[in-house]
Amino acid sequence: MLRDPSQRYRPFAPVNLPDRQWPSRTITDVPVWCSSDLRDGNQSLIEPMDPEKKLRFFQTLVAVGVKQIEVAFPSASQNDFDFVRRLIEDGHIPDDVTIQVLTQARDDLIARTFESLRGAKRAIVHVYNATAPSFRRIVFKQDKAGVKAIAVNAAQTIQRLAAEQPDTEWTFQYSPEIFTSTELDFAVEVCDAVLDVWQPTPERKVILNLPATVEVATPNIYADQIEWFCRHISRRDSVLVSLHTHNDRGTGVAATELGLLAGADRVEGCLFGNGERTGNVDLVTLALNMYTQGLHPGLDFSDIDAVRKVVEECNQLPVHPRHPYVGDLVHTAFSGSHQDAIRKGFAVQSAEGIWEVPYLPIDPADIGRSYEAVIRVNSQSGKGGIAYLLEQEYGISLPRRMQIEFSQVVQGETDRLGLEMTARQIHDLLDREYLQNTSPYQLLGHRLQEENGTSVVDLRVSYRGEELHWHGMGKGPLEAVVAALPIKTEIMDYHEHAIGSGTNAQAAAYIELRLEGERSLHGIGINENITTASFRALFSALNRALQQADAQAA
Ligand SMILES: CC(=O)SCCNC(=O)CCNC(=O)[C@H](O)C(C)(C)COP(=O)(O)OP(=O)(O)OC[C@H]1O[C@@H](n2cnc3c(N)ncnc32)[C@H](O)[C@@H]1OP(=O)(O)O
Ligand SMILES: CC(C)C(=O)C(=O)O
Repeated sequence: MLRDPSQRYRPFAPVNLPDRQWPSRTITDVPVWCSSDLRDGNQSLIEPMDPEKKLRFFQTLVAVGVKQIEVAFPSASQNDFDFVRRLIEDGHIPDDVTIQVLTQARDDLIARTFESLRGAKRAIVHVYNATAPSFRRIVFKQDKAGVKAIAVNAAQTIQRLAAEQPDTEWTFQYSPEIFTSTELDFAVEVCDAVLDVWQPTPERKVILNLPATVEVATPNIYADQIEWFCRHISRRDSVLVSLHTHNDRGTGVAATELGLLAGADRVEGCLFGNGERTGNVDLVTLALNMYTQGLHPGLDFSDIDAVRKVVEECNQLPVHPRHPYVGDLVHTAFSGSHQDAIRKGFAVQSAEGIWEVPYLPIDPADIGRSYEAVIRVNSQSGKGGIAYLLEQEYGISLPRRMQIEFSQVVQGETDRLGLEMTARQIHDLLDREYLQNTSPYQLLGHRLQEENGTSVVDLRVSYRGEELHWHGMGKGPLEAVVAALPIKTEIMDYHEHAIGSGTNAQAAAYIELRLEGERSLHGIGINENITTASFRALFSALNRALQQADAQAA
């Protein structure tokens, strides 16, 4: 890298628009969406889609609810041409969907484009030529008048060829390429000249598409450019101002959102942000950003993973695990404080109320995601996440102090493994540490009698291969067991709850127990019978306490 990058790179000049309005607006209307996946997306793939993939993608876009779909650059190749023919001839285009095709501003290519559209009910013919200074100088070797003439000539050719196919309902679209690098007054001059040819009306609008072909400035500058353009273009009421942003600086979504605030009516982009270089703007993120502001985008991503599958298979490119809304990890919290807040959020969240779960900007269920992935446990996790997984997956609600104790057990394991632990692995650990903890004492059986408010218990216990018989009496069953033990213990806390319901219901009991002079430890018992569950919990706690005392003595 250069010590002084200003020797090679210039800062982008701001737009002189002191009374700009867009910063104090909010997005209240949904734009017209146009997918460019089958054109801009397709032209940037390592392997462009074959016709079957294109058709599958087209049908997915239709199912999602996209009403304008740029399906090809028909003059580019026979495949693109044939695909347009197939859509038309085989009746793949629903009545409420309009296909769009792109052409350079060259008569031969425009003619071929119209040929591809013969018999279409409706179509958008999209023509572009570069208007930016470097393109005028380097690519076209033309001055401003020459470049404007290219656009005007193409507009005339399009007008003429459309008139020759009067059964099709035509919409015309013009893009001054690299609008963002074109002098604003010149962009307006060229677009006005194109409008002079096409003579749009409020009933028959023309689309003026203003591409950030390459993203070269901060999104506020794009917004200024769009607002400036909207104020200066003639026949504003007869024009749909369309945005077409790329993501070179990583701000394609921001630029588009600000462009909408600045007055645009329409957005072109690709699903999950495929497209040239760093991609076209991601239509899914834009749509779901609106959704999470309470504005239905008119696109349906209720099963976002099904859409992703088609897009990944057709593009042969993976969607990043951190990609907004759809990535594998974007609804997942590993870190303890996030998990704690999410768990508390779920606990107070009602089915109908405003969504208010910390760290989750969208309810994953709204886009077809389960809650399973929301909390995952590794060495960064705390008690909340562990407790959440046990609750969600196994119906086990650890009491608060036991959550703290068990999270240290899990922490030891994740540190040792250096890996994530699944809900099942956590449950196995709980099982090993607590439920199957039968050393040194294993409860083999018990008989309980209740008489006049007194509990009398007989216990059959295995101790190092030997069967022991203990007898105790107390005001309740647990007090009777404590009285039967040969070791002095104290029960500090007790909880119980049902797991499941009906005939399959089980009882879970949790006991916090202290040996004389030691710190208290927990045990769990699970059984169909609540008394058995509580006795097992007591033995589980006793064994853990004795193991800890042994470990400290060693
Ligand atoms: C920003 C974008 O994404 S724009 C869309 C880009 N997509 C594509 O290009 C994919 C499809 N394109 C193609 O397959 C080919 O470009 C074709 C078949 C359309 C044309 O191929 P070719 O005839 O070989 O021309 P090529 O694309 O190389 O263009 C070069 C010529 O067209 C001119 N040209 C380029 N763009 C345009 C335009 N939009 N309007 C008018 N002329 C143009 C160039 O100045 C150059 O002219 P020159 O030969 O007189 O110097
Ligand atoms: C054809 C135009 C709209 C384009 O794809 C771009 O400028 O990125």
